[in-house]
Amino acid sequence: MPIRVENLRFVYNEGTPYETVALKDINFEIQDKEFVGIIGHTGSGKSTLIQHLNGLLKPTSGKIYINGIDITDKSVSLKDVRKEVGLVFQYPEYQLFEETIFKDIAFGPINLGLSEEEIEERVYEAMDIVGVSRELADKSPFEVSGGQRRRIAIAGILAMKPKILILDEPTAGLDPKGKEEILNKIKEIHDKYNMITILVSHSMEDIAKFADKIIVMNKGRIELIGTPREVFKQAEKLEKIGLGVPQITYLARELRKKGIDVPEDVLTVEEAKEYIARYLRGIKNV
Ligand SMILES: Nc1ncnc2c1ncn2[C@@H]1O[C@H](COP(=O)(O)OP(=O)(O)OP(=O)(O)O)[C@@H](O)[C@H]1O
Repeated sequence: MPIRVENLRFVYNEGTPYETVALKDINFEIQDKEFVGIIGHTGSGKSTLIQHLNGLLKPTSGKIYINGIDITDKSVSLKDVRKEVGLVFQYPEYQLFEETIFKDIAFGPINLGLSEEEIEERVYEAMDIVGVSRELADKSPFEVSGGQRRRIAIAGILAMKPKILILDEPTAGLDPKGKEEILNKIKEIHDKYNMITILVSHSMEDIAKFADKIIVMNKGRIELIGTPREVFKQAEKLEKIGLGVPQITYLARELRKKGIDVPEDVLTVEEAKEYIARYLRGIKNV
């Protein structure tokens, strides 16, 4: 199993009551090539969870296996773990600090001790992947737009060639167009390189679009886990924790009330259209 989390508990401050413990004995698995969405309210434990997956935080108790290796074991080098697991933080562009875009993207590969030739190759490849023109390499990262800066920060992680890519709210603070572009880019990277991709988001819409699996967090626990269809079928449970389902699921529910047979687990407008067209053909034939 590429990722297996067993009974993961994490307490920020010793002695806090169990109800306020950040992660409460969490278990899940992620398979090769999966695109996983993690969703939950502020404070539900999403960031705490992903920081465990690249060894940034150590569990209070429990185990985390990455490709069969228990990364909570003291003998495992965190440098090796971070080579495998790339973590893009929230607002990663705030961490850009070098004079040029090239140097910023090269920072990780330099730390890996790669040759100059290999570093250059990786930097330009990463720029191509995220869609930042190579001509910008010698410019300052502060001369380009916010959306571009975020792509540059993501390129810095991709240049390390991780097998697992984790992104914490990669669309936060971007306008709708910027959000869509970044999401589509992430999906494109996932499909091209087949890396496990874990996307933390507040938006059901964003996650519904691409995820193979959704993990719904609530108060430090996994409330639901499954395919988008499995999860959105549990609309009531999601509503109870104040999350709701994608708009299309609500629309399907309203259509069903009107006697139009749209299943409760439709995921896209295209699918819904198909069911409505079928219904209309049925009326015509009566
Ligand atoms: N450095 C810290 N010290 C103490 N408690 C913390 C710390 N970071 C997070 N917490 C607490 O741990 C819990 C989980 O927080 P976490 O940041 O993982 O949630 P989240 O779901 O990622 O939230 P957000 O969507 O706002 O990023 C919350 O109760 C939070 O207050």
